[in-house]
Amino acid sequence: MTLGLMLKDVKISLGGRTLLSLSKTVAPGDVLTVMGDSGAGKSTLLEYVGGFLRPPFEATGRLILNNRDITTLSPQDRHVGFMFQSPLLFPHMSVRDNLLFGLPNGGMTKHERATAVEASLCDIGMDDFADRDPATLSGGQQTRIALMRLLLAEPEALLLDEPFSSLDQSRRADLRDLVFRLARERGLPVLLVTHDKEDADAAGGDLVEL
Ligand SMILES: Nc1ncnc2c1ncn2[C@@H]1O[C@H](COP(=O)(O)OP(=O)(O)OP(=O)(O)O)[C@@H](O)[C@H]1O
Repeated sequence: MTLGLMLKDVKISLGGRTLLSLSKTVAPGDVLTVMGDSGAGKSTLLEYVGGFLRPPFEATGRLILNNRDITTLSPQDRHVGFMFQSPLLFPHMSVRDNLLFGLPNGGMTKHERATAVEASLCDIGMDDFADRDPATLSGGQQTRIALMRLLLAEPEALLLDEPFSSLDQSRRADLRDLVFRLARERGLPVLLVTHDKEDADAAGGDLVEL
């Protein structure tokens, strides 16, 4: 039994040419940093793991997440959380409603849902922000909320595509530490695409150069 995320003989091609091939296992709580030149296929790799890869790309290989073969599952059945460069909160909803949106639909009472949202705000030191509009938050605060919304859905792995690149150096380091701490606490394997060597050093895990 292998917990974590296993990319087994993954090969992605474009127009008959191999774009990337790799075999890696990311243990629960560990980060695999993905680096490489522009156009090397970093985002394409995350799209493949998330289940969003479309023609003209072709892929072979297997994706095993916590012993589940997710290779052919739809994105929502993979239980993988995806975070991009811009946080993309719903602008017409309060922070609280944005977070409530992240929770699974069934299985929780209204009270449990509210408690889960409060706890997630506490976890990131933003207890007072529940009623705020996303537009009134800084970039770093929006990214924190987007991260917590992702985690409320209880993903089994995180895919992060340059999530810190819109932040200045000190906010970047704070958010990076937060993400890595939460991933460790929850035992989530992380694939992190970045251009920044400091991100890779802070992640401390395996590094793949495409
Ligand atoms: N729909 C598409 N059709 C054809 N080629 C595509 C398509 N989408 C992306 N590509 C090509 O696939 C390659 C990989 O793109 P990808 O976005 O994964 O690179 P990347 O490593 O994430 O780059 P960057 O660091 O610039 O974001 C690039 O050469 C890109 O031009």
